[in-house]
Amino acid sequence: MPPYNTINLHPDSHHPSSLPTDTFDVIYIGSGWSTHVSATRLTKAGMTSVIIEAELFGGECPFWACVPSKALLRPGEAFDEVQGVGGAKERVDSAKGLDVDAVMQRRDTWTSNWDEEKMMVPYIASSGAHLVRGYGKLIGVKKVKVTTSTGESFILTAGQAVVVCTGSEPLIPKIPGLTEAKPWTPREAVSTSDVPKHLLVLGAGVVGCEMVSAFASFGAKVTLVSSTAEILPRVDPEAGAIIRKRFEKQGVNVHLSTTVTRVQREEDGSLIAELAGKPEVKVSEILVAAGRKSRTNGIGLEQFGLAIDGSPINVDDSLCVPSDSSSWLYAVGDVNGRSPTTHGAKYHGRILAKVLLARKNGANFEPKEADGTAAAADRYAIPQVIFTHPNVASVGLTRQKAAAAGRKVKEITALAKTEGAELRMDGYEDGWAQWIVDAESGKLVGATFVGDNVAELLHASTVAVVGGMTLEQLAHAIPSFPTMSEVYLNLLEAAGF
Ligand SMILES: Cc1cc2nc3c(=O)[nH]c(=O)nc-3n(C[C@H](O)[C@H](O)[C@H](O)COP(=O)(O)OP(=O)(O)OC[C@H]3O[C@@H](n4cnc5c(N)ncnc54)[C@H](O)[C@@H]3O)c2cc1C
Ligand SMILES: NC(=O)c1ccc[n+]([C@@H]2O[C@H](COP(=O)([O-])OP(=O)(O)OC[C@H]3O[C@@H](n4cnc5c(N)ncnc54)[C@H](O)[C@@H]3O)[C@@H](O)[C@H]2O)c1
Repeated sequence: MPPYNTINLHPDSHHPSSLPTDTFDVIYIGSGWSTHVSATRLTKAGMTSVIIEAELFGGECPFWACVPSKALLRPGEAFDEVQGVGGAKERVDSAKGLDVDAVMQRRDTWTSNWDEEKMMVPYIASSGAHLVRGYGKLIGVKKVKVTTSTGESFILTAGQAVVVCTGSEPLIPKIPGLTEAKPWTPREAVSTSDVPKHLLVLGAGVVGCEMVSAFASFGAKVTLVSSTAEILPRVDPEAGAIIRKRFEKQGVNVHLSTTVTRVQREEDGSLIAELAGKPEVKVSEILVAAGRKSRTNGIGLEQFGLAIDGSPINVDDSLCVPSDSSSWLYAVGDVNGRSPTTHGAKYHGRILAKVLLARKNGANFEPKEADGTAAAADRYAIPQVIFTHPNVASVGLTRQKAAAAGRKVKEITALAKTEGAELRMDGYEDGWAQWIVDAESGKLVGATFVGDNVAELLHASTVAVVGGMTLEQLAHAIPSFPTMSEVYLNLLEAAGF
């Protein structure tokens, strides 16, 4: 597959002149998941909408983020699993490692070779919304200008609402020589078909750590540079430490509490990276995974007093921009910063559809969590699975977030290890499980799991956090034998049940 810079990001289909009208009930700027989810519901209810997309329909997730990255990660996981299953492992030549070309080909199938017409255009169109290609910019209340890649402009008008769903883009730290060296961003990393001999990953958040796992499984030498004292700083430090130790066991060089201070690309294409307080390293490629900023620049937000510096657009629980007294401007997905994940965007899409329908139908509408017209879970129960080898899965509060919020909590920890896990895979390496319980109410408010295959364990805890369940109630939730879910028995036993 061609690398990122050869993929046409601006196909010339869906020209604005092909639209049947210039007025729609709702205008979406950006075509990610939240757009599809809400537009589908609005169409069912008889409303009209148009989706403006500057690049490929579908947004970051199917082409540049979740889907290709998970396609790159799964083969390494499956390969490790099969080494622990007698009867199957004898048929696999473990010395040869992964067939990296086949991994890339499978990834290319999942991204439809970055051909939006194969999967994403029909899918987004199935929402019933009209699709138009161009750059969307607010030019007044309920007015959006669409500019095509050839510079033609068209004005669209919204009857009810404009929804900003422009997503986020990578942050490139101001490090001398870094921009000039043209490092990889996540887009290059997930679309490459070449494995650098030595990859330096700058930033040990979710993107950085997932890419460490992927490229280590392809046989690359990997150096990870983290400005924080432990990797994966948004989850419990114990979880970060387990993943770091596993990385180090795989031969990854992890540099904590440091950063790259200067970068230079050499004539042979290699890069020299100077590290603060450490010897410089020569690598074949650098991936910058240092976080993301909201895409707020160039879309006309400043005329409504909103910041355009990459900080999230502040919205209320109905996902509406609060300064907007007539409730016509909304922001969903990464751009509002509430839960920068695809599942967070899908959640916003559901809430948004209910809000727009309620506002269309009733003058005295008050957003309520109970009827799905106010987002709430993205404040206290947003789950996240980090698909490193092994996985980290977490929901709700960590000890650190609880302390920052001044909440008294109890921590319960146990091994993430069960007979079911070992039956699936001989030599299953012990993982770690943690529950965070509110000290006053006894309700579960957070959970973290680290270990191979723990991703699917998470949803039970998410349901328990959203449902406000106590350990007394959870003691009656019996996990089946022999499954990974018996980790929940380990936690209950550690809690004295
Ligand atoms: C490498 C990587 C892996 C990830 N893996 C996961 C994962 O496994 N699970 C998970 O839940 N999340 C994952 N994420 C996060 C996830 O991709 C994002 O949270 C999600 O894509 C956000 O969706 P969105 O709709 O807000 O924005 P996006 O998907 O970014 O879509 C925004 C769209 O708006 C368009 N646009 C922007 N400005 C304009 C404009 N002015 N006019 C017209 N169109 C415009 C853009 O071209 C883009 O198509 C990952 C992210 C990365 C980088
Ligand atoms: N599986 C998933 O759900 C998944 C996967 C990938 C990405 N995402 C989402 O994408 C978003 C972006 O992820 P990300 O990993 O880029 O951001 P992040 O904010 O999670 O991590 C970036 C890390 O880089 C570090 N950093 C910043 N500047 C640095 C520097 N100069 N030197 C060294 N380290 C530096 C930061 O301290 C931080 O730990 C996140 O919101 C994440 O939730 C989700």
